[in-house]
Amino acid sequence: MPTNRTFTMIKPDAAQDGNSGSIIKMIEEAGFRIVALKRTQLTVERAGEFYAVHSERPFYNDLCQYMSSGPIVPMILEKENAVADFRILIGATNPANADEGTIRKLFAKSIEANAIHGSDSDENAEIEGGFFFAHTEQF
Ligand SMILES: Nc1ncnc2c1ncn2[C@@H]1O[C@@H]2COP(=O)(O)O[C@H]2[C@H]1O
Repeated sequence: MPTNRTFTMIKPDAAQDGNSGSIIKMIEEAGFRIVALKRTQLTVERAGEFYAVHSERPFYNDLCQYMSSGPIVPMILEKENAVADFRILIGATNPANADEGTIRKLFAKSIEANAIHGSDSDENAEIEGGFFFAHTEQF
């Protein structure tokens, strides 16, 4: 498997509850190298840009309000088979369906406040990472 990158962000529910450290520890113990990391907060407009692909979905406005309601911790991660392996580590979007031991099973509160995001393709990982970080190809 080639080494590649994925993008993630710890969402406001988990970042506000003091779970960032535990989640980052799980990510590192699963073999991901942290290429870039920061703590920041989105405006509702910036959240709308990030989730533009969902703009026609009924949950879009609530999602943008929620994602701008508190701090987030975006990260770029590197590992063999990063996108697919990371989605296994975080578990299903709806924590009710997430496997035992996954980040969402442990920390998510609901399908909206689901603790963490993980890119769904190499292409989106590149786009989403670029939304928060510049010049990471140097890292
Ligand atoms: N049916 C839904 N109701 C509310 N939020 C949703 C629903 N489906 C997806 N989402 C949210 O939309 C987000 C899109 O990015 P994520 O996959 O990180 O996490 C998803 C959920 O937080």
